[in-house]
Amino acid sequence: MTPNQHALLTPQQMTQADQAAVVAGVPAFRLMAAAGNAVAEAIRARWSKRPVLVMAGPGNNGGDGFVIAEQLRQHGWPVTLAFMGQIDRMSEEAQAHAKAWQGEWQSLSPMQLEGAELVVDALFGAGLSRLIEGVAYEMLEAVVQSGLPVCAVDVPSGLDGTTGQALGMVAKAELTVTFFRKKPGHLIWPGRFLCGDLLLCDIGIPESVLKGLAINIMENQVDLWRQDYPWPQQNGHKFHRGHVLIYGGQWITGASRLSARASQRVGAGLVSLAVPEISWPIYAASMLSVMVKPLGKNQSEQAFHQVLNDSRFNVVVIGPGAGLDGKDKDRVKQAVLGTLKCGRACVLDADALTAFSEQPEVLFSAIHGPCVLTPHEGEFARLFPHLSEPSGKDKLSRAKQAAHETGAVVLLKGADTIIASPDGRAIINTNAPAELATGGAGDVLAGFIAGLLAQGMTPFYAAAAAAWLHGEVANEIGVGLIAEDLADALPNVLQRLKAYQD
Ligand SMILES: NC(=O)C1=CN([C@@H]2O[C@H](COP(=O)(O)OP(=O)(O)OC[C@H]3O[C@@H](n4cnc5c(N)ncnc54)[C@H](O)[C@@H]3O)[C@@H](O)[C@H]2O)[C@@H](O)CC1
Ligand SMILES: Nc1ncnc2c1ncn2[C@@H]1O[C@H](COP(=O)(O)OP(=O)(O)O)[C@@H](O)[C@H]1O
Ligand SMILES: [K+]
Repeated sequence: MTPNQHALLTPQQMTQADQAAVVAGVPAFRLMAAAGNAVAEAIRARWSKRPVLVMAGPGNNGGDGFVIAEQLRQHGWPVTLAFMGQIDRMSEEAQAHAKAWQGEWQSLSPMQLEGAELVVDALFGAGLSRLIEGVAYEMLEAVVQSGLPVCAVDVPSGLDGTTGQALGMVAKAELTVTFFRKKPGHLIWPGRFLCGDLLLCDIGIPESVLKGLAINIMENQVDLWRQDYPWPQQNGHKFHRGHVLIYGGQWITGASRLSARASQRVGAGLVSLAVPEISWPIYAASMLSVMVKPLGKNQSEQAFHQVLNDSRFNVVVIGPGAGLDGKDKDRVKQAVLGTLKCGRACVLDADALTAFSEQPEVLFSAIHGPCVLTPHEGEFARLFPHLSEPSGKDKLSRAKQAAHETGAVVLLKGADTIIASPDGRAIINTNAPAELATGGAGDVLAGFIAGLLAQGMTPFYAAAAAAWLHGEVANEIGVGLIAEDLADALPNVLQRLKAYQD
């Protein structure tokens, strides 16, 4: 991944960027001035002049706080500065800015909230290293209770910039102003919620510092995979655009049909559904351009293998509506293992994941080729009990670890879907609206991924592009969305994407 404006920096990488900028000739004093000025400007643009309490902590985040206080004072704002720390133990640049502050300062205490109409949170930023406790905890708790609007500097204090988790106590901000590049914690829940609106400001750090950082986390934006997007070629024909095979279940027939339609809409040249003979009429009657293949009268665990012998299927989707009752579960497992054995690219979702709950290692050890696993948190916990939510591990590390352990691309769903590659790269999706929390939306996503894989995108970028398109169509439809709408709303979004590309 080429580091660009969508690169996400961990707090450690941000510190390195900061140091590299200084080495490149930008004085630390000037970076801090630029950061503080950017926040003060954002505050003046958003709020009318009012009494403001600036909470400044012991590190450089506090240094920014002194700059903000002085800027607002110069613009005639009534400013109270509450400080926690020792000036003479601050960095040189923070000390210089603290001295430049023309007002008084008091030791941090909840009493200072009296009369304030806005709180600037410059207690801790990237340097937060442990749980918030003591007077900082009491202060943040009092800020929460006050209900006052908060503008956070870099991150709301107490938010872990890498994981998006709250360390102790965090006051939700209405606005968070951050510098140079976003951090993963700004985008992962609950961090995304706690930051409120996020404003990214340039403070004069040269882009060249990115080269020295091993960046492997990105926000999902079109620029990441735009070059690889498989637009139809002038002289192409349907066989150039891939053939997706989808496993259809006996009882729940809608899910795999949603996947099939999604694969078609995203451009797969051909889509086939392989279904139990008894359900064939239902499938066949409802599909026009999808080919529906019956799996034989005595549908055996091996029936799907015979279909797989046709090498024209270049991607297989198993899971949506596949079924887990009685013999269904064994059929699903056999279909998955057969697909993996013959090295077909595949998307494994829903029941194809749950079917391996008792022996996830059987699934993992069979994965050798291109494979995307698309669990929601429930399915993830069944496959990776040691990485599930109660483990205390954050979502980004859990998804990365799962990809590392399985050798598959893991797309861990949710409001902050994470796409993790076995090579350590990860993409965080940020455009999905809450309307997607509806039955069948995941089946459509699986179909989008498969359709892009079939047309030659790599599993990592196919998953990222599909997640972005999924969010974008959902935004276009808005409230009232049902899963059936998603695939049919895709053409508008694709047209816009293509126009942007051209
Ligand atoms: N990265 C950049 O490019 C720039 C960063 N700046 C600011 O600098 C900040 C980072 O500064 P620092 O690295 O000094 O870090 P912080 O200001 O976040 O805090 C570090 C200090 O807090 C203490 N501390 C950490 N966790 C604590 C806890 N739970 N309870 C009590 N004390 C705790 C540490 O011992 C240390 O003294 C950024 O967040 C940003 O606001 C800007 O000044 C300018 C440019
Ligand atoms: N609150 C939310 N905000 C944004 N996207 C969401 C939210 N909740 C769920 N989604 C997305 O909706 C889809 C739901 O998929 P899934 O849970 O597999 O449902 P189903 O199995 O019914 O299709 C996923 O892509 C998920 O990321
Ligand atoms: K802060």
